[in-house]
Amino acid sequence: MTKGFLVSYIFIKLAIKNMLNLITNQQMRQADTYTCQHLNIESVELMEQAAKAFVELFIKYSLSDKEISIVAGKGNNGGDGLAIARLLHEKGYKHIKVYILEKFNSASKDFSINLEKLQTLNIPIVYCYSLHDLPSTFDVVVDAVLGSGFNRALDSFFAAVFRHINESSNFIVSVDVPSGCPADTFDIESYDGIHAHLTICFQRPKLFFTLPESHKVTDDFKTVSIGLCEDYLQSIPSDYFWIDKGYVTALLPCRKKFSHKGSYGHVLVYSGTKTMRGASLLASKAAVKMGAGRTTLLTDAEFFPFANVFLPELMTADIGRLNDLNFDKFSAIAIGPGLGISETSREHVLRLLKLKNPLVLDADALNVLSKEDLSGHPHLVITPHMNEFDRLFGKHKTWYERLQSAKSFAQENGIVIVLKNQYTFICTPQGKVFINSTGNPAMAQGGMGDVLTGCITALLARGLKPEEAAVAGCYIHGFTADLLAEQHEVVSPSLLTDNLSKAISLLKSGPHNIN
Ligand SMILES: NC(=O)C1=CN([C@@H]2O[C@H](COP(=O)(O)OP(=O)(O)OC[C@H]3O[C@@H](n4cnc5c(N)ncnc54)[C@H](O)[C@@H]3O)[C@@H](O)[C@H]2O)[C@@H](O)CC1
Ligand SMILES: [K+]
Repeated sequence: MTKGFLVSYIFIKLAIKNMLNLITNQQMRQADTYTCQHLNIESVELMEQAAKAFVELFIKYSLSDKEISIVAGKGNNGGDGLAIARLLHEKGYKHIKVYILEKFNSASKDFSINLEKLQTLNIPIVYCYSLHDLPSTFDVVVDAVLGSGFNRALDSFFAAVFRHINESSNFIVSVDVPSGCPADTFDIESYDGIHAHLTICFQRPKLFFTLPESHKVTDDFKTVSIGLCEDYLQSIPSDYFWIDKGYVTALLPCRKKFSHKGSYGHVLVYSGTKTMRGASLLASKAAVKMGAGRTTLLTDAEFFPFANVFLPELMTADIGRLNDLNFDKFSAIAIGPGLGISETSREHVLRLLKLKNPLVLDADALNVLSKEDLSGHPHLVITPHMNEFDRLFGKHKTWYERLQSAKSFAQENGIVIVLKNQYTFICTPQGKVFINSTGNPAMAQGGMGDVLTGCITALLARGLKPEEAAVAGCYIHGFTADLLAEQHEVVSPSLLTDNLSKAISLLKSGPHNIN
C-alpha cells in the first residue's frame, strides 16, 4: 500500500465512521440490548429516553391545542406510546386520550411499567377489543401500535383499525416506524398498515424511507437520537450511509494562501445542440460557482460571444477544431447536458471514455451508450435519473431492485453511479451506497440535473476522488436548494447556481440562512 493510498484509506474509514450507517431492525434491537448492558441501565430507562426524544421533536409541531390520541399496542412500541402520553401531559397538553389495542397475546414488561405510571394520572385510557371502541374521527394520532417487532401479516382486526385511522385522522405521527410497515423486507405491494404523515425514527432513518415506494407508508420522516451507544452502532457492518453535513464539510478542499487559478483545476464542458445550449451553460456556470479554477465551454465558434456575455469567466474552445484540442490540460470533463442523441454524440462520448481524465456523463451522454460501454473506467461518474438508468440497465419493478442493480454494477465495474432520487443514491466502486439527505421538491425543474453535473465536475477538477466529488456535489446542490426553498416556492437552476458559493461558505461556517 503506498503512503498516499494509506492516508486516503484511513481518511475514508474515519469519515465513514462519522456518518450514520443504516442498519436493520434486528441490528437496532441488538444495539438496544448492548446499550442497556454497557451503560448498566434498565430497558425501561431507554424507553424513557426514546419517549423524551420523540416528545422534544413532537412539540415543535405546535399541536398542544389539538386532541391527541395515542393508539398503543402492548409491546415496547406501545410502551413508548404510553410514556409519550405521560410526558406530553407533563408538558401541559390537555387533550390527550390513550387507546390500547387489547388484541395482543401478552404485554411487554416495559409496557406494563408505563401503564402503571399512566394510570396514576388524569388521562383517559380506553381498552379496545373491537373497532367500535375507537372514535369515528381523530384529530392527531400518535401511532404506537407496532414498531420494529412487527413480524407477521396483519390480521383482519389490525388491518381494519389501521384503515380506520388512515381514513379518519387529520395528522398521524408514527413512533419509530408506521405500524405494519415491513421496513426491512421492502415488500409493500399489498400494504395495509398505517400511512403516517410523519414518522419519528429512533436513532437511524430506515433505508426503506429513502425509496420512493415508501410514500405509501409515510409522507416524511425525521430521526431523533435516543442515546444508544454510537460506537457500537458504528461497528455494525452496513453498505448504506446517510450523508451528513460533517462528512461533506471534511471533504471540501480549502482555498489556500498563495494559490492561483491553476490550483483549483480546469473543467471542460461539452456544449449541447443548438437548441439546448442552455443546459451546458448551466453546467458551466455551476462549475465556475463551485470554485473550479478555470472552466472551458467546448462549442461552435459562432456561439462564443453569447457564452461570454452569459458568463464572462467562461473560456471557449472550438468544437470544429476538436482534433487540435489537448485534453490533457483538463482536470475533469462533463458531457451530456443538452448534448442531443446522434451518432456524432456517441462518437464524442466514446472518445472521452478512452481518455484518462475524470469524466461525468449525464443525460444524452448516457442515452447514446449501452451498459457495456460503461465498464472499466475508474474515473467515471454517471448521473442517471430513473428513466436513463432503466434504459441502460433494464426495467426494474421496484426502487430497491434498481438500487441493487446500481450498487452491483458500480462495484463490479469500478465506476460511481449517482442514481437521482429525492434521496439520491451514490453507489461506489467499493460497494457502498451513500444516501444524500439534502434537496426538496422546489428543485423539480428542467436544468437542475445540468447544475448537478457542473457541481460534481468542478469538485473532480478540484482534486476530489469520484465518489467524494459525487457525495459532496449532491449534498451541496441539495443544501443550497434547501436554504433557498425557505424563501422561494420554486428554486430554479439559475437561482441555485447563483447561490452555490455562498452556500458552501455557510456549510463550512454556519449559521444556515442564505439571506
Ligand atoms: N430498539 C431500540 O432502540 C428501542 C426500541 N424501543 C421501541 O420498541 C419497539 C420494538 O418493540 P418490541 O420489540 O416490543 O416490538 P413491537 O412493539 O413492535 O411489537 C411487539 C408485539 O407485537 C406483536 N406483533 C408482531 N407482529 C404483529 C402482527 N402482525 N400482528 C399483531 N401483533 C404483532 C409481537 O408478537 C409482540 O407482542 C421499537 O419500534 C421502539 O418503538 C424503545 O422503547 C427503546 C429503544
Ligand atoms: K408505530
